[in-house]
Amino acid sequence: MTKIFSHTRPIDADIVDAFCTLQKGFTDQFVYYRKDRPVRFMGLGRCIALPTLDDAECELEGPEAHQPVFFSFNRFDAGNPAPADELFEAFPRLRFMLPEIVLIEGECGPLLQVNSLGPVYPGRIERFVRQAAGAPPRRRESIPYRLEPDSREAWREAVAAALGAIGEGRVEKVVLSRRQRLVAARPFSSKDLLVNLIDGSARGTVLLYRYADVFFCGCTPELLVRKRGCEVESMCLAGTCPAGGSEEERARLADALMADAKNRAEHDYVARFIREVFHRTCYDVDVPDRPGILSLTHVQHLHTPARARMLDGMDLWSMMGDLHPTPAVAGTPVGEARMLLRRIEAYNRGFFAGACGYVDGAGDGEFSVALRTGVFDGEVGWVYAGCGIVDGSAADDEYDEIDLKLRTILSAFDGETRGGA
Ligand SMILES: C=C(O[C@@H]1C=C(C(=O)O)C=C[C@H]1O)C(=O)O
Repeated sequence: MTKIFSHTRPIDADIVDAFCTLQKGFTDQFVYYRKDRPVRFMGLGRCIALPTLDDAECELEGPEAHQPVFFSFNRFDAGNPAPADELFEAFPRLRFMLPEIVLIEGECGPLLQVNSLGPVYPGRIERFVRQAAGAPPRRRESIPYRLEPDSREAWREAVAAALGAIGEGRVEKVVLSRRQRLVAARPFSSKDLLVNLIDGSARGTVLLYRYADVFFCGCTPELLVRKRGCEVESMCLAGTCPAGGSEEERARLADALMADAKNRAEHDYVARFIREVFHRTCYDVDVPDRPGILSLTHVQHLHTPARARMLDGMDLWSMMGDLHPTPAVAGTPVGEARMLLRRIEAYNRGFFAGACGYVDGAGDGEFSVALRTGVFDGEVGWVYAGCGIVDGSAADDEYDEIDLKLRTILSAFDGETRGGA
């Protein structure tokens, strides 16, 4: 049994400003920050890492009885024997990580949580509260960069291999990705990217996992699973078109996406998969037959929300394992598609398209699919994006679609304040 002491109290501070000030002394950093609603957790330091939460006993202290917040960042394909690049290799393989400090913004306003393996020293709490309250407003910084182009020819070959496997009937859909090397013109920090994503125009959930000198970061639109009590939520997100330059163009492109048989087929693989997982593990399943549109800053997607109630005996971790990877990021059938990806993709994806999120001491929490992300060391890095290949996909169109998706993580380097952002 591991005993955890968790002290939580309200603070009078903006949690992002507080994070920017407090983060200076900590090389371990974790962020799960939904931009659309206050489900926001920003962790610093490492109190303990656990392989399971079953043996943790939590003693809640302080005026706010808040469960300790564990972060969990998981690789796309943890069993892939191919070595990841050296940036991803630098991250340890841990399951649940409890930070020393967590800044929380939920429905009850900003909170500070201090976690410890012994009773929390009151002076430590007071110091963090003081530092948080005195945090100056954050500043956005532009980070000029260049991308080293990846080979269009290699992409065409990868798509041809995927179409070959589809033609042989081995898979119906496979989600291939590209990665590009990014070189910044000056050193940048995880905080710079974080602030630019949180305050920039990208929509979704901002993720950050920093370990010593390397950090994985991005802003994903794709919820994998959210659990509160027995209520669970997921989403089917697949099928893409550009955002368009004007409202009229946006609406016209969205209508065309809804009417496009290839994109609808790509989407239906995901909806069918999620429906099946929910019907096996849950009851009161609600996954509508027809998708809607999720309109983002750079692209639009076909989107179907999914809700259900979880059967007794299921938990968030096992639900995450059943759902991930979905056909939105691997393909259909999932196992065959994963095997194909190991063969076709020239790199191991690391955390890209992995399940990343948080779980609290009561077992509630949320995971997102880590899309629109990159891994960096403060001078260089890799950015990633992918797209579904089905019968009839054209390599050059898919290449361009990935360029559009890459714009989200690249917006982390753009510190200019845009109108309405
Ligand atoms: C794989 C990515 O996105 C996924 C693939 C999509 C598609 O093929 O249309 C759409 C949304 C995501 O589920 C990515 O952004 O890298």
